[in-house]
Amino acid sequence: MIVAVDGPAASGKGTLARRIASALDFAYLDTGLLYRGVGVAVLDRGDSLDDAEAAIRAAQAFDPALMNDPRLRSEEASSAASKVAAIPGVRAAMLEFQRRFGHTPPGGKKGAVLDGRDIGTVIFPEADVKLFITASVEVRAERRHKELLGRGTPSIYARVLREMQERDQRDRSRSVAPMTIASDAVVIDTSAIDVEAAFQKAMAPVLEKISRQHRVR
Ligand SMILES: Nc1ncnc2c1ncn2[C@@H]1O[C@H](COP(=O)(O)OP(=O)(O)OP(=O)(O)O)[C@@H](O)[C@H]1O
Ligand SMILES: Nc1ccn([C@@H]2O[C@H](COP(=O)(O)O)[C@@H](O)[C@H]2O)c(=O)n1
Repeated sequence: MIVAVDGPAASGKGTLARRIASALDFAYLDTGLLYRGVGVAVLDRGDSLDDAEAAIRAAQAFDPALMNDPRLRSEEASSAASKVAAIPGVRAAMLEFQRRFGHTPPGGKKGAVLDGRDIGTVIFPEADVKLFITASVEVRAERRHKELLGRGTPSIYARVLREMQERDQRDRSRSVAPMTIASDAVVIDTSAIDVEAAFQKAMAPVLEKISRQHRVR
């Protein structure tokens, strides 16, 4: 079973995807880390984020071990990720890894939960359940600002808001795999609900799908 969780930055999709995976004992993949990893690799090599060939080379040489690098959590990595993620060759290089993860989840798990921007539209258009998690950009910027301060990283709300708006715009308007809501996705707006309430809303279609699959067997 594949659960696709998409949505903009800091909407809470990672928090929900991780909880869904844990509740069902499924494997979990944060696909944003793939693009963050490529962005950081380009910067580490001293290449420009506008150099498509350099980004594609970094994507083709991508080492999944890099996903554990704490530098990937920085705002510099977020912005670099959204720039390299707009390059078709970078996305093509990441496609197979994500599909393999979903079709043969590591650890022999019976299913996978993947979160990102194009999981339900491009990577797994046939996903069993598709969720699109959203929230107002002001709420999302406030969450990210608090998260950064909580980690001891200096942060200015107005700057986080501006960068998030720029990233949303880039992610929505790129020519390849733009962030859009799949026609069959369940949309959950987390602006005014806490994590627990969002989790209950997210689990409802998942549990319904599981019970329907059991009835058919
Ligand atoms: N419903 C909620 N109410 C309040 N805070 C939330 C809610 N959901 C998530 N958060 C908090 O918001 C922050 C961002 O959440 P999370 O990392 O899950 O978002 P995300 O969509 O995966 O972001 P990114 O795309 O940048 O990885 C975290 O600090 C998380 O604890
Ligand atoms: N499936 C995905 C996942 C991510 N991206 C791009 O990476 C950036 C960082 O993602 P986070 O989920 O860690 O915030 C994001 O802004 C996208 O540009 C993507 O394109 N597709």
